[in-house]
Amino acid sequence: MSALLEVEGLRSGYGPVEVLHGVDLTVNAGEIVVLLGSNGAGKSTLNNTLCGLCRRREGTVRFDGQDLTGRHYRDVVRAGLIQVPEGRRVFPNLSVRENLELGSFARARARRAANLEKVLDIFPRLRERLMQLAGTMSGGEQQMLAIGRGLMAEPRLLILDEPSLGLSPLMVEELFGLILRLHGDGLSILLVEQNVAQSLEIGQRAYVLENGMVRHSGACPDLLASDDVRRAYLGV
Ligand SMILES: Nc1ncnc2c1ncn2[C@@H]1O[C@H](COP(=O)(O)OP(=O)(O)OP(=O)(O)O)[C@@H](O)[C@H]1O
Repeated sequence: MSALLEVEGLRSGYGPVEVLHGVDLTVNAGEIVVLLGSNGAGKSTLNNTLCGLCRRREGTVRFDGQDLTGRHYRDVVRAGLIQVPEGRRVFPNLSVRENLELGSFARARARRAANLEKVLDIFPRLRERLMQLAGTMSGGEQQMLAIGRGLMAEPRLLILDEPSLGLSPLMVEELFGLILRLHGDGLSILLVEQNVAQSLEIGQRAYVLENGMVRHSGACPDLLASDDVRRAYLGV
């Protein structure tokens, strides 16, 4: 398998506080890699550092053959490393269509109309509500919109930061089905989740972040069977 994303010795933080203390992580082309960790472990900080939204202090980020270390977020998006952020962050006062169209602002703009059709085929509920203001959509619909907006940029790797947060069990089922479908269509995914068992069931490999360091990593079935992981994250 070829490495799509290769992170080595990544350190970053906020002001004087270092949050990530040298993180190594790889996502191979075609994989779902799961990133687990309790609240405050540094998962969002890792995503934001990869995406150029948080300043890196040390370490390297290689993506799809390019050195993205310390690059501006616009360059990161243009390279095809696309994040669907925690909390969806849709633009509440813009319509569903406008939110989707903004997804191709920095990448794949020439194919905007065709990609919009593809996204609306994946999410028929968004097609029904194209003119609705995003802020008036339900939590689950907003999550679909945020993922659709990410897909508009033709991601080479899609980072999903806690997509199931706040969704009903039924919506979570739908979401995980969707992630599997996108993966089946060839998309590589870095999935940050608190829904540990379900994520480890659909992923190939996983990393467990604790206090800004990788505490465990390996094949998902191995982590699912690990006593440490089961005790810490599954309460068994
Ligand atoms: N903008 C910020 N300024 C200062 N500290 C921050 C900032 N954002 C996050 N932190 C701190 O960095 C640490 C890691 O936070 P981060 O959001 O990366 O964790 P997380 O694993 O994503 O947690 P959660 O699952 O709760 O979202 C926390 O101690 C948090 O308080």
